[in-house]
Amino acid sequence: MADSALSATRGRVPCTIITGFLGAGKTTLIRNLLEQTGGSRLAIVVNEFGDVGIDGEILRSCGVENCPQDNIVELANGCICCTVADDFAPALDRILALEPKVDHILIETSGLALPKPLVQAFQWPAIRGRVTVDGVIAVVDGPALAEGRVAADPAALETQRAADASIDHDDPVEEVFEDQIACADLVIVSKTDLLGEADRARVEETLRPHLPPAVRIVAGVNGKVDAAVALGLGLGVEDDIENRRTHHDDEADHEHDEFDSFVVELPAVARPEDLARRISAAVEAENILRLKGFAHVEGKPLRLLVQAAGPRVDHYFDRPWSADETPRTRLVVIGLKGIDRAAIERILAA
Ligand SMILES: Nc1nc2c(ncn2[C@@H]2O[C@H](COP(=O)(O)OP(=O)(O)OP(=O)(O)O)[C@@H](O)[C@H]2O)c(=O)[nH]1
Repeated sequence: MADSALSATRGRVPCTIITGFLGAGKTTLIRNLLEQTGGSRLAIVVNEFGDVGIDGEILRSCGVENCPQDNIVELANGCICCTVADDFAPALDRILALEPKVDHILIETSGLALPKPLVQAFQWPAIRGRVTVDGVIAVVDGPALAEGRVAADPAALETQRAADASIDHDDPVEEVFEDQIACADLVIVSKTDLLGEADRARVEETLRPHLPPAVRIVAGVNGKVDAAVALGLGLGVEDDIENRRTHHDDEADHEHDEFDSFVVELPAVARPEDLARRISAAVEAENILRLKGFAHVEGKPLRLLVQAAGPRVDHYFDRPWSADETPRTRLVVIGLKGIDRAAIERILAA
């Protein structure tokens, strides 16, 4: 990675905004970028819809020297697009006051956040002179798109779009997904290891009509994308953001009330596989968009990180429970409003 590309532009610190629907692979990408940018001092703002900060924990456990714990600011419990003034601006102040000074800031939005209001905040006088948006990266979950989980029937959507580029959908998942890619300067299709050749090509064909020709689409398996491709774009996106049409453009205020999130507390589990099986069953039975958390496994001094994005469940022990923590199992569940909490709790506890 050319670290010079990360140096401040005209005295302003470049910020890369990483957007993408729930579970697309944003945190995985950031972990990878951190490992490649050893010569630069980084800071991260990580935002989550649910009220338990998991991504911040994951990133802190990377223990990367050029991005120490103090440089990772977590904004949980809401979407950054709605809390720009209250949460994001003060977080930026804290980061810009850090010593040594940071060279580049990575901002991971929640999977339900709309990037446009966040980029617009970079036009505010108090922010404008100090930072600039280097680029907006949208991470797209390849299998989710191929399976119609983030945009119903990609082929039909494409035909619809070709007929009317400003078409509005009532599906909140599709709207969030489309607003995220509408703001992108670079699209990273994740999880292509889970796709065949034909599906990969189809995903790219589906995305292309949504994007201006200059926007590249690159594949990234497990977040492995060359930092020189993703960072140092130098685009000053805040000056162009009004040109990017999104579904929420005409809303003075938008809500995320189509979505719901809650935390499920469970007793210690006997084996990770048992919990993974119950999570799979819950995802299959109910319309869960994302589930993630930490679990206490009986007799284990290690914390189990467990997460599901769509039908796939991943789990691994990420670190020992620390002396000041009580080992426990807490899972954040995100779904559409009206998701059947009682049914999910029953399946997870079974
Ligand atoms: N097979 C495969 N799994 C991946 C890849 N990238 C990410 N994942 C897995 O997908 C899940 C979600 O990844 P994250 O990086 O946490 O996604 P995210 O976008 O940060 O999730 P939210 O912040 O909850 O929206 C995790 O279980 C990852 O291990 C990939 O390229 N291939």
